[in-house]
Amino acid sequence: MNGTSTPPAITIPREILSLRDLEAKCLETMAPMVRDYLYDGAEEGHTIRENLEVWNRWLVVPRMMRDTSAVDLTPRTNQFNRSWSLPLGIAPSAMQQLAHPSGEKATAAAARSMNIPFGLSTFSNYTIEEVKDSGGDSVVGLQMYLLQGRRDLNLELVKRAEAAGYKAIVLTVDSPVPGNRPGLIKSNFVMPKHMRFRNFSEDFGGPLDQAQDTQFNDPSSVTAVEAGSAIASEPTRTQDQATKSRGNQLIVDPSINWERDMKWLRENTSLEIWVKGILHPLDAEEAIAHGASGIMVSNHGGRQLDTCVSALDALPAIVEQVSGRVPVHLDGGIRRGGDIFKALALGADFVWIGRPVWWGLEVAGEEGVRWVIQTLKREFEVVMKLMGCRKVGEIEREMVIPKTALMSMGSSY
Ligand SMILES: Cc1cc2nc3c(=O)[nH]c(=O)nc-3n(C[C@H](O)[C@H](O)[C@H](O)COP(=O)(O)O)c2cc1C
Ligand SMILES: CC(C)CC(=O)C(=O)O
Repeated sequence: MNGTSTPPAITIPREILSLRDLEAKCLETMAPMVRDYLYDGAEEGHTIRENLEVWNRWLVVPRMMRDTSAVDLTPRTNQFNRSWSLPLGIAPSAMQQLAHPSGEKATAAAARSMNIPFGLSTFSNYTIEEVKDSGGDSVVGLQMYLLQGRRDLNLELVKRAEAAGYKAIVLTVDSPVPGNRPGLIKSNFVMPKHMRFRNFSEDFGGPLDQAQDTQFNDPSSVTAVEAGSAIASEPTRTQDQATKSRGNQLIVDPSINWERDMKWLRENTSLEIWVKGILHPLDAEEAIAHGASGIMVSNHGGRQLDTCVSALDALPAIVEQVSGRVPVHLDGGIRRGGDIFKALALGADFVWIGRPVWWGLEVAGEEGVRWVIQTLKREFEVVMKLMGCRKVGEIEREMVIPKTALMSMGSSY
């Protein structure tokens, strides 16, 4: 489908106006264990909160009387060799069947109908090929965790992504080990039995079992958990499953490093290689030096390292360092059209969302995800008009100002 066709009408209740309203609706039905997985942040959740609060520390300074009767929301430059309807994409998140039976297929179809890009997690519940069929040209990236001792499996995934027509491998570099995630442990998280990591032929246990098994030292105390609507009647984590997952488990390689692993990827694929999880300008430099086609500034939705810097605060120094050599994208805490505007003003070429997609999936599957995208699009369009910008290229750095600077400068911007 091309970007100009009209997506199907949406039937989300009229009283749901913002992503926050949708989130509240989602939480009425979401199973407690799924909620704990979705919301889980590292340790005390400071970074999760920071990811949401940082947007309000930047204020916008609008320009007037610029005839914004029509605005063009397409990104300043093509990304993944394509023009998109918005500078917004759907970030990879694992196990989307937890939120809706059609999982990643529904998300990819929604992305396609809105002409925005989608990244598929290594640990998806539908295959590389199934999701590509559903999302077409919108399915651009396969997110990759390099697996300990199993480069054979990684290579197979890379080759399948190439054959299916993906444009990029998105290497996640912020997760040499799973973060300390208390929510997972408290809820004894386990993927329900009817779901599988379908990119792998065997019934492997996933890396979150690893997190639980190492953080939860006494496996004999693993008990069943209460499961709500989406996974009601599913057997929950049992001693059997815990043991099985330990015996046959995919573990993210903790020895991942620039030299060996970027070289390995470059030698094994003709696809673009994007690096996801950069927060330091010198790591952006490393990524470029090792052949990255693009950089994703991200703290993994606050799920890995607590008290680490937000992507928005890390962005300006990275943009300066990269200085236009490769595109710089960002994710983390984007919930309003104005957030997209601020990220672009601070130098991002493109932004991605994670959790809001799950709110859409839980409430109305593909339609719910489309609603999320349409809502952000509508909000972004209004913000653009109010800011006096007719196209994305007119967003300027001076249009955002940190609250703290304003306090010391008075009104002398
Ligand atoms: C439930 C969930 C699962 C995720 N799974 C992955 C994953 O498999 N690979 C990955 O690189 N990032 C994963 N992420 C991180 C997202 O790609 C993204 O960085 C983050 O969600 C952005 O923040 P936001 O949720 O505030 O929008 C996951 C995030 C969530 C919430
Ligand atoms: C299967 C997990 C390791 C996916 C992930 O990255 C996450 O839950 O944040």
